Amino acid sequence: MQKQLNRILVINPGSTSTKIGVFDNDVQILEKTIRHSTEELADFPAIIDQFQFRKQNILEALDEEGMNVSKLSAVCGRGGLLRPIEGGTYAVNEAMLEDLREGYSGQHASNLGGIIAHEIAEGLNIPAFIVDPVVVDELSPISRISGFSLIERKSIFHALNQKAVARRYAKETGRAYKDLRLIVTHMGGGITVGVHEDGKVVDVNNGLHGDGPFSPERAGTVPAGDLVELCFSGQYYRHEIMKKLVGQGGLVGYLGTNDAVTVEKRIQKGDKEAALIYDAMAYQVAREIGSASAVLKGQVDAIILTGGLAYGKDFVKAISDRISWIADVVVHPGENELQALAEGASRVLDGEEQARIYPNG
Ligand SMILES: Nc1ncnc2c1ncn2[C@@H]1O[C@H](COP(=O)(O)OP(=O)(O)OP(=O)(O)O)[C@@H](O)[C@H]1O
Ligand SMILES: CCCC(=O)O
Repeated sequence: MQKQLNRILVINPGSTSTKIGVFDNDVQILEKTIRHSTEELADFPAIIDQFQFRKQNILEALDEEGMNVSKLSAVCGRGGLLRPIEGGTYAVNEAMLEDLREGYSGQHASNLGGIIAHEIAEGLNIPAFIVDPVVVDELSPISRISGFSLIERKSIFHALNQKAVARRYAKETGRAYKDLRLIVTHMGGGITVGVHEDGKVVDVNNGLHGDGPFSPERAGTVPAGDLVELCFSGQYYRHEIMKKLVGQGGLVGYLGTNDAVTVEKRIQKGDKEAALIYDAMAYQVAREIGSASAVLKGQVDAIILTGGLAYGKDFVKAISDRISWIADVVVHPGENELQALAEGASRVLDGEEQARIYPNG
């Protein structure tokens, strides 16, 4: 029997960009990346305030490409900082929208994915979904221990892309994902290094909230005592400190841009400060990978480098030089997120899977 044709719009709001795709079942017919500069995003006090701006950008991009939205069967967004849940495809419901708008587990660009998907789908009377949101939680009990009894480590990471590239690597090497021991390093506006063991991400740095390497927009781990002093110095409001850690941390804080391509150009022109900071970012990523390899007792099938920063050849080399002794380094620049979103929605539309229901408060 012939499979019914489902046209799916997928939306992936990242910290520095909004990526969209249109798929006929799992075949991509359109892909577009809308980049957002630091200056553009600085106009919005909170990420949720970017809703109209990003939605308008998406509708304009579809219009420019001559895409007739009335032909869509579903809209699927990247899911955000919800309550900790299992991986899978979830139907967008009121409880989810409330948590996304409120930022139940914090503010993140992907909170906009479900909200924008719902908004576009509602107007067309079609379903809206999210897939593998950033709160997918498969941490081992030992990795939850932070060392400070009042605070537990949390699983907030690029679950969608990490799972997608890990499965792709498994397919390419003819092995089952659940049999592999991988370190998957997503390097985008944020950077997360996941330890994949038995098909689960048993340890990962919380890339959003002060854990792990710094990134184009995040400060990563900072000295806790000094941070406490700064918080109580009377110099800053809470939201100002948060913004310095997330959004205006990392490259933005040091060099005023979230764009690694701009940083590379500055380095080529002899900017020594840019060279030091860029190398420090690679150094911190390598150090995190080293610590992830200890979780796997050194038995690592592969280290996968992915995300936008993996396009940077010098950056990848600076990391690889420090960690290639651990295991093979496989580079998948960019991400598989659009495809993963489309496949997640397709599985539900084709009846292979039931959409999961996001729990009510
Ligand atoms: N060709 C390239 N060379 C080097 N860096 C690049 C290249 N292309 C993109 N980047 C950098 O990758 C970063 C953005 O990566 P990506 O698009 O994966 O992030 P995002 O989707 O906005 O955020 P996140 O992945 O954290 O959700 C930016 O710093 C961008 O400058
Ligand atoms: C996806 C969570 C990590 C980040 O955005 O930095």
